[in-house]
Amino acid sequence: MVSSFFSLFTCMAPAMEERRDAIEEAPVPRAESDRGVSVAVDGGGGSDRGATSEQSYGRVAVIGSGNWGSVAAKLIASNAAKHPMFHDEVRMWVYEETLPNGEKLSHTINQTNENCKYLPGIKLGVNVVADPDLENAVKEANMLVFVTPHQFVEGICKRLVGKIRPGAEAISLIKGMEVKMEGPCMISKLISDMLGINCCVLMGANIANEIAVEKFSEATVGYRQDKEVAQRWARLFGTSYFLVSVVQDVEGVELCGTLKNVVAIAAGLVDGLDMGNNTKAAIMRIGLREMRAFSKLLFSSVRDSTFFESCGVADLITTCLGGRNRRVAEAFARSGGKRSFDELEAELLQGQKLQGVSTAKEVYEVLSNRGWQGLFPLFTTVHEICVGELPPTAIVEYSEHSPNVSIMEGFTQHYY
Ligand SMILES: NC(=O)C1=CN([C@@H]2O[C@H](COP(=O)(O)OP(=O)(O)OC[C@H]3O[C@@H](n4cnc5c(N)ncnc54)[C@H](O)[C@@H]3O)[C@@H](O)[C@H]2O)C=CC1
Ligand SMILES: O=C(CO)COP(=O)(O)O
Repeated sequence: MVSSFFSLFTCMAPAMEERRDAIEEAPVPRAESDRGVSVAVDGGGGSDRGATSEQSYGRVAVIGSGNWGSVAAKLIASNAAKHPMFHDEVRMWVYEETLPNGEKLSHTINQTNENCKYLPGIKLGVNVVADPDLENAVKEANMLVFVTPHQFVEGICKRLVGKIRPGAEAISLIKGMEVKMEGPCMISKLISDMLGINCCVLMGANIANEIAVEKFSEATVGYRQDKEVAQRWARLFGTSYFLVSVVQDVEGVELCGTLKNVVAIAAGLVDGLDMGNNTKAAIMRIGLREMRAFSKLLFSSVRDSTFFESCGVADLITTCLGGRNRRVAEAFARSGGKRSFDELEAELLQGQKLQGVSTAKEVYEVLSNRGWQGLFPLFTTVHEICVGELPPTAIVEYSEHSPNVSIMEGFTQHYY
């Protein structure tokens, strides 16, 4: 199954130079990687593996150990164990908690090689070391993988200032954004600015539990300048069942991953109202248009082609069909809006976190600061439903925000 998928994708993609590069570079079987693809990792070290120079090692710390964080650690660990360009050990920072049996989560992960709370039943790889001490987890790493719910990133970065290795590179798997006084700030930029390091992003149609059991999926790495760095990340994550492409569009990739969570809330509301597939497809289409328009208004560099990568339409589809945001929003609509998202999140997700509700709020702040609500009726309505200003049924009504036709005409030409 995996190999037929793989050949299908390699056949379909050759027109796209970047994707072809990534396919050649990323999911490398053992034999190929051992032939020695020369991807240098700056300033590695602290290892005594073989005769290879210390400078050639990528030493990885995964910052986060939730559902996706644990699967990311598993993917990375399988490659780190195989490829000489990476140090074997993968440190995974665990936000420590005490389990019902009184044991610490990090201790249990190290004893059983499983994250019994966020990814039960899946072995992470014996080279994954859970570490509850953030500073210790990152101190030797020169490849930092950020994968926590977005609301915690700023606090984590504050603790990391001055604590990371010079020359370290980062990648963010985090879907979300922050809104500052100066305006919206993507999470990769927050990491870059606070830590003074380059930060790529990896987003895609990546429901973690499916990747955990090695069902085929794709992902997109977005990079700013340095394609070699992006390909090194693709190599770190890519496997035969996880096909990673690289594109030079950090903001486009990150905004796709961020904004689709708002559309997923809308899709869940539609499910909870039993509106059927046509309505849900309409919501996804309108949502995709708003995603693209919002992204291009914020960053004129965002490419249309990015929306056709895994991070774009594919992630939108999978999240609207099978994600946590969709699920909790469905329950919210079934309660007639009487139960809160916070309450339903705690009950249904057992410690996992929704990103869509807070992202809808952050997007709404941007829209209201700039007077754009009328241009983004779906995004606006989702937020107003989440905070109880509108009933769940408003998702298919739009009465409050029927777009102003004359504004829309000009806007449509430019952005839709
Ligand atoms: N789960 C999935 O299928 C996917 C998730 N993502 C994204 O990955 C990011 C991380 O999500 P998951 O790994 O799924 O996490 P999760 O939602 O499964 O788990 C929540 C995590 O937050 C931690 N946490 C709780 N309080 C904290 C605090 N005060 N400070 C720091 N950490 C705290 C918990 O220990 C736990 O590790 C999110 O942005 C999400 O959108 C992206 C693709 C797939
Ligand atoms: O981002 C995801 C899939 O790519 C997961 O979405 P949810 O957080 O809605 O489960």
